[in-house]
Amino acid sequence: MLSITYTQDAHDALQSSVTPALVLGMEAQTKTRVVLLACGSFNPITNLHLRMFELARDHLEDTGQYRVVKGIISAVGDAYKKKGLIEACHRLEMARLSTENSDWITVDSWESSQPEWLETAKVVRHHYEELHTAEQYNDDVDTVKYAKKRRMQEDSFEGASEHKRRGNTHLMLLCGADVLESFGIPNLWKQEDIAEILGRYGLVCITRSGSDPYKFIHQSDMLWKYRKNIHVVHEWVTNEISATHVRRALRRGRSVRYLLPDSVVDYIQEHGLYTAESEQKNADVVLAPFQRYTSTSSS
Ligand SMILES: Nc1ncnc2c1ncn2[C@@H]1O[C@H](COP(=O)(O)OP(=O)(O)OP(=O)(O)O)[C@@H](O)[C@H]1O
Ligand SMILES: NC(=O)c1ccc[n+]([C@@H]2O[C@H](COP(=O)(O)O)[C@@H](O)[C@H]2O)c1
Repeated sequence: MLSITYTQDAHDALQSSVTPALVLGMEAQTKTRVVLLACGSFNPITNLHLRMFELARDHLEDTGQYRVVKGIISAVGDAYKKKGLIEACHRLEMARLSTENSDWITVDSWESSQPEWLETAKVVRHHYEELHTAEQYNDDVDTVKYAKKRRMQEDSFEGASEHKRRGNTHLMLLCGADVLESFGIPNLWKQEDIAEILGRYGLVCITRSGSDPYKFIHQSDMLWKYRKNIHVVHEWVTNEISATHVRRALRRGRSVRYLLPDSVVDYIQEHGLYTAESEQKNADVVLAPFQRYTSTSSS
């Protein structure tokens, strides 16, 4: 009979071969890769918009099931016609400036370059298709800087890139609780769009003060059905910075420094953005149903 003796030498050899890089590589193979997509006006982008990404990544990675590889900011186009919405070129440039130092959050101009307003489900679908086309051709889904860092950790583990080829990356919509609660406003979202976003992709929702996403999910049959695909992230350090507040402060000549990245504050000053006049933009536009919401209700 063959007997195996586990000697101290064998133990030491095994220990020395399990390097941190190997462990990271093995973990990378078992975790679901996630790309987070945030859609909104970003009029202008604030520190809280950026915090949403960091909070969501920490939350998802903390579950041990996910590895967040990329964040995408997608701003609505000018056709959204929301009151006070300034030109997409400025909103995009401010978003780009604010993510300059991030190695994983990016800005995408596809949505804002469309001539018509697009329902969010269509935007998510577009990015999902882009993601899977990239994976099919074995391109990096991650940003260049992030991919390089991660690859250094993973490459020592044979099989990690094979895992990537299998197209395992998920796309999830990232939003604040006000957007989740707006799902309950009659005629604002098509029911099939909500079903597609929640059922096919998934949602990460950051709490905002005054919102109760758990209660909202409980009270809505639709949301309850997809509750396992809704990741609620509780933000304990509540901060009510909103783009509306920032625009109001700017109109009144008040400082907005530390509410927005410095580069965005400088850009606003340089271009003289957000005046009493710009706030009146689209004020006389007859709003479509999707633009009428100011308060929330449950479905
Ligand atoms: N303080 C915040 N906490 C959590 N989520 C936020 C916060 N501010 C914005 N968001 C989320 O960021 C996304 C983009 O927001 P968007 O720019 O469309 O609206 P907003 O920041 O509320 O601006 P506005 O005040 O002009 O309506 C949305 O999902 C929104 O819920
Ligand atoms: N039916 C829809 O798909 C629908 C409705 C309302 C808002 N949205 C989106 O939600 C985001 C936030 O919109 P607001 O800035 O109006 O809060 C935007 O990206 C907008 O396009 C989508």
